[in-house]
Amino acid sequence: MTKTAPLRPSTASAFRSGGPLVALLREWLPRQRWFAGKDRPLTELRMLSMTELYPGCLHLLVHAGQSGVPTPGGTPPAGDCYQLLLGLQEHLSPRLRRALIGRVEDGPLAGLTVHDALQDPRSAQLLLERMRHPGTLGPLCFESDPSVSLPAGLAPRLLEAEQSNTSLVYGDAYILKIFRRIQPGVNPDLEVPVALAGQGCGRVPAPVAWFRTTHPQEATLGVLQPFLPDAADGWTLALQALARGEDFTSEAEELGRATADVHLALAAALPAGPDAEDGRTAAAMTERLEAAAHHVPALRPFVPGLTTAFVSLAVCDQGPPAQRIHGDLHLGQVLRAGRDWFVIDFEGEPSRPLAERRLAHSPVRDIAGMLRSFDYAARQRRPWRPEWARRCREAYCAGYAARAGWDPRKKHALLRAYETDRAVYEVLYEARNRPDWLPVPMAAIERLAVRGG
Ligand SMILES: Nc1ncnc2c1ncn2[C@@H]1O[C@H](COP(=O)(O)OP(=O)(O)O)[C@@H](O)[C@H]1O
Ligand SMILES: O=P(O)(O)O[C@H]1O[C@H](CO)[C@@H](O[C@H]2O[C@H](CO)[C@@H](O)[C@H](O)[C@H]2O)[C@H](O)[C@H]1O
Repeated sequence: MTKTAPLRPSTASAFRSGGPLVALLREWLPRQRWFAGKDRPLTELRMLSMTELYPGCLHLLVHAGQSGVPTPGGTPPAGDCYQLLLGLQEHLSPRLRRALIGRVEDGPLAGLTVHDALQDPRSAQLLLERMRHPGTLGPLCFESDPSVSLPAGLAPRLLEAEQSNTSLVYGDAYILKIFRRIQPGVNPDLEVPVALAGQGCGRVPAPVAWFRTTHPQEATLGVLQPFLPDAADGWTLALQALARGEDFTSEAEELGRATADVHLALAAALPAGPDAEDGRTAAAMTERLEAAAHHVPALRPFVPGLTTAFVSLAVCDQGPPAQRIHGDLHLGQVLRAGRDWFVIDFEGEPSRPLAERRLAHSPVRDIAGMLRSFDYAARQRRPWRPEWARRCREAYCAGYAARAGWDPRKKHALLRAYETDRAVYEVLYEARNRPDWLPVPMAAIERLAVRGG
């Protein structure tokens, strides 16, 4: 059912299924970087909610129906919900050419051009204005930290990074992340930083304002946080160090400390709740491996070797208790500002259901994610630098141990199983999103299957 508020009837009718605007969006949506279902055809586009944010700018939630072939991992979702902000104008300014979605050819809006409003500085400014004034608009609720007063008139710029979502930076003071693929429930990228701020954890920028929808279901739509203007992300810094032949161990050690700080604060801030894998971690890892091998034939010869890592997990010490974790920790998710590391993007692995990402997991999952990331970095240059990655791994684990009180290096079987599981995830991620990168996780798969670590 479509929720319309407040909207002229002519606009609403133009969005009916099969209408000319829907036809434009069907062409445009699958081409966006953040469109998650690129490997399956779009079978349907349906409006779930539509709100006029201000004249000429519509907020939409659309259902993108997709068909998919069932695999041993289950049947893929029948589609996803996406958040769109559309501008409607009679004449699109030439500087917005890149934002153009199309021109409506017939119906009540014939002659109007439609564009991605998030690429329009004027719309971005009005959106911040909206966030400065908490309240509701149709199904949309704008909320903020009452102790923070947001300044008016900050100049917006769109972040050009390759992203799963869309981010706008305002006056180098704040960054607004607008989630594109919307799943029901509180997004952990709001929930976790708010909880960590409550614990006084300074490693994560604390949200100052956010907006959500109540229709068709409760869901987080966007989060505004302080922007760290002079920060560089860990991936860029690691590649720089490699290019200059520099050591990265003191950064890696500090990063290990930062990870442990965040884990300790998370354990204190959020109740662990049920364990995502409910005592069947090895079985769940084996199922993920089988599902990935179904999609990526190159994995198949390694399945027996990799499975031994999961079998050993079933009989080894289970390690630290499950708790809320980051869920997709890698060098691109950490920012260094001055001498400090900050952690961002608590959404977890984008392909997992949001409800599952909010359950408790072993903190070793995050550690393994970062260890894999050192390997990714070391493989960006030829000849590749396994020694560089090995030293970073050692230093990272040493830093983690110094803060957390237990040493990941002493949990060899556990680490091997989680690294294997992460490498399997990466194989699937790269096969779907960046096939040219597939050799990077495949090299790790070979090492883990043949040599066991
Ligand atoms: N608080 C921040 N300060 C500075 N830069 C940030 C901040 N948050 C995010 N960024 C930048 O935005 C990029 C994308 O943010 P991220 O949360 O990872 O988005 P996505 O989920 O879309 O990948 C990061 O790689 C980083 O460069
Ligand atoms: O940052 P996202 O939440 O979008 O994470 C996804 O994309 C990442 C790539 O952008 C991907 O990370 C993989 O590649 C990184 C280098 O680009 C590397 O540092 C990571 O270790 C590696 O996993 C991530 O897996 C995916 O979820």
